[in-house]
Amino acid sequence: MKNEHAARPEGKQTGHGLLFDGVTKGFGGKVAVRDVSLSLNAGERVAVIGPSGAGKTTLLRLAAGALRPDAGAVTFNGSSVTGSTTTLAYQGETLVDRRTALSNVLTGRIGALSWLRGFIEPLLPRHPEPALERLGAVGLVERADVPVKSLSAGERQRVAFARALMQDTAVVLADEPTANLDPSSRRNVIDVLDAALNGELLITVLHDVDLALKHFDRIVGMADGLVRFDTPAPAVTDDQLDSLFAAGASTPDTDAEGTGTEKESEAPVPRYV
Ligand SMILES: Nc1ncnc2c1ncn2[C@@H]1O[C@H](COP(=O)(O)OP(=O)(O)OP(=O)(O)O)[C@@H](O)[C@H]1O
Repeated sequence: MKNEHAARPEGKQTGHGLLFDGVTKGFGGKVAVRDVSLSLNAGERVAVIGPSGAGKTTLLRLAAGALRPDAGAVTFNGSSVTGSTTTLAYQGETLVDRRTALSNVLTGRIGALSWLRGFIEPLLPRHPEPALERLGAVGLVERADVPVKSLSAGERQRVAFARALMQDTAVVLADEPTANLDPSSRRNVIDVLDAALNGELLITVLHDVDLALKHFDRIVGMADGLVRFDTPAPAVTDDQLDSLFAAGASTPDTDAEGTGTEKESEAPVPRYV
């Protein structure tokens, strides 16, 4: 990342990496994601941009295994995505305020365990080293014992990333991780996340288009549930952006394909951290 804009691998659908293959998802008659095919590979830094209601969060939740497609498939290395494949990093506000940064990061590990181990884990002695390592990766090891309510919004977001990284999954997802930050904290948080990653695929929904273009390699532009473009960041044009956000002004179609009554309860509960 960091403006290197490495040439992205061809979008050939090989079954490796994270693959959306003709994915459609609707909610009660409204199609949120429509026939999306994407091939995303390890190490890529992908920003998903687009107007409100474009389907960005739905795409991320499909990648997390939190939603099941009505049509098509989402796979990682050929198998259906599950919570052990992907981690969806919560926003910093979701941390437990009165607990220390270390304690919050330690709880991230619970999601990576079996349900039984996850149930008894809080009762067992904690081994803080992996959590301290993740806090070190986001530059906050010296703040490990500080209650998160005393941290800045940017620091909280970095703790949330450290917590997500505890799960050691190949795919890290983040939905608007910079939403409540000032511009300089936004850049800092994205840089820190980039530096903390170690070959994982990162997919981030971002409203801040400039941040996406400057700090990510690959930009997926969505509007009305469709992928309007999927382009290396330096190749994104003003015309593409204009028509992307103009498209968002129109109302998404209703259930044209007969897809999509809401069936979220069918999906296994993902490991949100
Ligand atoms: N659980 C749900 N139940 C009903 N409709 C939903 C649900 N989730 C999303 N939608 C609808 O699907 C469409 C896409 O929503 P989504 O949240 O994916 O868009 P988005 O691009 O992330 O929007 P925003 O930028 O405003 O967060 C919207 O019309 C939304 O109202």
